[in-house]
Amino acid sequence: MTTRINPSILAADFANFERELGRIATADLVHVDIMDNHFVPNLTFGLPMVERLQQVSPIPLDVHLMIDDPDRWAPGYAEAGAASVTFHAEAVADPVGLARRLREIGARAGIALKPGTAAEPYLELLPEFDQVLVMTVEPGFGGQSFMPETMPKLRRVADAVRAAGLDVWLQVDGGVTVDTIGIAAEAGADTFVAGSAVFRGVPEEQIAALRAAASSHGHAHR
Ligand SMILES: O=C(CO)[C@@H](O)[C@H](O)COP(=O)(O)O
Repeated sequence: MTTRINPSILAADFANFERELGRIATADLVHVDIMDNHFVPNLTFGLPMVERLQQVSPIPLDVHLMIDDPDRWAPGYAEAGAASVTFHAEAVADPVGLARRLREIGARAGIALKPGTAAEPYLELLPEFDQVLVMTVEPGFGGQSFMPETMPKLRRVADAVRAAGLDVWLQVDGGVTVDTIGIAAEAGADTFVAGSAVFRGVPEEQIAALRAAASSHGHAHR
């Protein structure tokens, strides 16, 4: 199983993003949280910032849209060169239509599920996506505690991906630390977003520790 560690720059120093990106160059992708203060009660930044991050980042961008109306905004992030653009299932009427637009532009298409959102309506749509993000906290803020009650859902998505023989990355986001990453890896996750756990310490060391902890617990079947 391939393990991907995607640090979330929500936990980075907002006054020094270029320097912060340099500190996480050993990670796989940088997770970029876009919050609009409507879909979630917090506000970060938008497309102009992501266009600049794309220009200076040593690793690809993994954009997570926590916004209303992703139909309007998501294609712009793909056009800016983000490797992946993930929108929330709860915010769209036609997830397949938006995923196809993102793929046409050249981005990997991702769908995110809040902790209370069931996976079942989306399992038959899995071939339309490159990644599924199972939120392990309520979206909106860093530094929250991992919700182990989301693991049965992650397992059901992992089982469906395996049964269909798909190459869909399974991402978890929220409260991921060296103590919790193994729980998610065992349930089938292969892509781990971590904000506080990476930036509170020495990022390169934290990334290596997370990678080792995930790999030692990885799902045997994937
Ligand atoms: O999307 C979000 C929060 O909504 C995350 O990406 C957080 O940034 C994760 O932060 P930690 O829980 O790892 O501190």
